[in-house]
Amino acid sequence: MDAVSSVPVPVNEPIRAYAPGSTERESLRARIAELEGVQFDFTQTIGGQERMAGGDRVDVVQPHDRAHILGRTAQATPDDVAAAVAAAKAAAPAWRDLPFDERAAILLRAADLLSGPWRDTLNAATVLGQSKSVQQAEIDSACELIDFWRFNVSFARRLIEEQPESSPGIWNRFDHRPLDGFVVAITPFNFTAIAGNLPTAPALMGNTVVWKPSPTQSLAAHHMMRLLEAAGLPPGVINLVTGDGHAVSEVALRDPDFAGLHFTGSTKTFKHLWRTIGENLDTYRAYPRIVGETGGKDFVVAHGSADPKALTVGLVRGAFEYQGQKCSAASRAYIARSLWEGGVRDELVETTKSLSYGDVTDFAHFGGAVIDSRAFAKHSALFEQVRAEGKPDVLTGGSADDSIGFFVQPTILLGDDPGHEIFRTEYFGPILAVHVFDDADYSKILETVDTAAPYGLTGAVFATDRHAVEEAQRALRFAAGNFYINDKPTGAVVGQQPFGGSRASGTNDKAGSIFNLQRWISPRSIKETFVPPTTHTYPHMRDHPPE
Ligand SMILES: NC(=O)c1ccc[n+]([C@@H]2O[C@H](COP(=O)([O-])OP(=O)(O)OC[C@H]3O[C@@H](n4cnc5c(N)ncnc54)[C@H](O)[C@@H]3O)[C@@H](O)[C@H]2O)c1
Ligand SMILES: N[C@@H](CCC=O)C(=O)O
Repeated sequence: MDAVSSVPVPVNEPIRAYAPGSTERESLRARIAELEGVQFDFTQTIGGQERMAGGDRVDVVQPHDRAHILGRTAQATPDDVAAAVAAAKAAAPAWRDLPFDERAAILLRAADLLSGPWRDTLNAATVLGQSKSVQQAEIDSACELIDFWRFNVSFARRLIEEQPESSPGIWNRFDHRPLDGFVVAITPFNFTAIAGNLPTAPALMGNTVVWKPSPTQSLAAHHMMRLLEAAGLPPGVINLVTGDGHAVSEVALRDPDFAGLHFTGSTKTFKHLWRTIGENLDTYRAYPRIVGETGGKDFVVAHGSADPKALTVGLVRGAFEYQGQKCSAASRAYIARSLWEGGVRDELVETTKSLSYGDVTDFAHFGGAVIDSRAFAKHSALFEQVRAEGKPDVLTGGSADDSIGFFVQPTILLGDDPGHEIFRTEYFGPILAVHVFDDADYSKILETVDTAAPYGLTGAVFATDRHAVEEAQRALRFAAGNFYINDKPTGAVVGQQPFGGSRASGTNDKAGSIFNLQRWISPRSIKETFVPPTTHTYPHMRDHPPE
């Protein structure tokens, strides 16, 4: 049974600076060098046993140095996934019977290990494998993941404390059961923290999990699995399968005991998975829970009263940090003409030109490469199209070079038609589309912002005029699940800006919040009557016995 205990009060993990001359910088450098010197086998972990998947082998490379192989992964076969499902089912009874405090302790220990001795390993893996700058790795694979693990324990404790009312002679209780089956977690390449949160949040609530990370996140995923084992996660609770995920859809999503999907990735993949689940509804023992956080076409709208400096920094960081590969990245901006012509245009273009993307193991760079050849080809194709059509205007960037790594220049496109595809399509790269509007058309442009793209993830308004701020908040109420005032639309912090969007951006179950954890339990109501009635008759029957 669950002990009645309080859990540690979570506090956001402080961000380390890695400034020149610091010991933390040297320590991280050394770990990067160690990981670069090894070629790993990116194994699966099924029932606690590591083994290579049975399908085709795939090289995993450094995106900024594509000749440098970090290791090899392999496609999971249907048999591999069936084994992972069987392991998850076998581990379920013991795991769900383990008291909450014992499960929570494993994640709290994982958080402390990551805050301490494992920090360099996960940060180094994220720098090398996902081409993040040190700053971007630190806020992801260290701070955000530590926060997910610590805050989730605290949210989960609040959740299981939730109990119904009882009247005299009766005791009503909630038994906060896990789901009646196993959970599948499928995670994207771009955030190590998301890869860590998606399998562990359902596990904390007592579920066992089949986890399929992105092949391009293999290095960090591999080490994260080792970290969870070091924290004491029992075999079979989280089963890691490798590959592109097709075998997971074929086998795990068709299993009668499939009980929930915890997904983050593109809108296209999520719709495919949801359709697969829909097709198999008659197979399942229970209706599966479906949680999916997906794509975005995130906006910045700048009223004429905005502070030009704050706007420029918000745009540059929001659009070009991590090469624009955040679901939250600013990828469309609507800027009042007075600001644009009053200096923002020149400042934005000059600052963007000065950004250096390169080999992120050299800490001097602002960013690295895009994740793989597929992303590179998509951005290159857009640049080709723009060149061929001669519009929209390319203010800076617009070229790409994969001779060493998958490098795409930070690019600003200026479009006079706000209905153009550059304002609708998620490119997921360092590409910012800008539209300039007449200051008097602020209300009209808010309508355009709301309707131009199918997504509803993040967005920001820059204005010092409070009426303009209030109008944007109202007009864009459903355009963003995370809305920022005078700040960039990226960089949500666990416990402070719970993250997620609606429309084509997902189910908005707010990762790293109590709302998300609630999706992984299925409460049972228990009523106990202390002195049960001993007659079936009711008082109203006693005065008038039947004739
Ligand atoms: N809203 C959010 O919180 C959030 C956060 C991060 C990323 N994203 C989105 O994720 C996308 C980028 O990530 P990505 O390129 O890894 O996304 P993706 O959809 O290509 O892949 C996501 C995961 O799904 C797997 N997958 C792909 N096809 C599959 C199939 N048929 N069956 C089973 N699994 C399958 C992939 O291997 C990967 O593990 C962007 O659209 C971005 O906006 C959203
Ligand atoms: N939560 C992150 C984005 C995650 C998606 O890629 C942010 O707020 O920038």
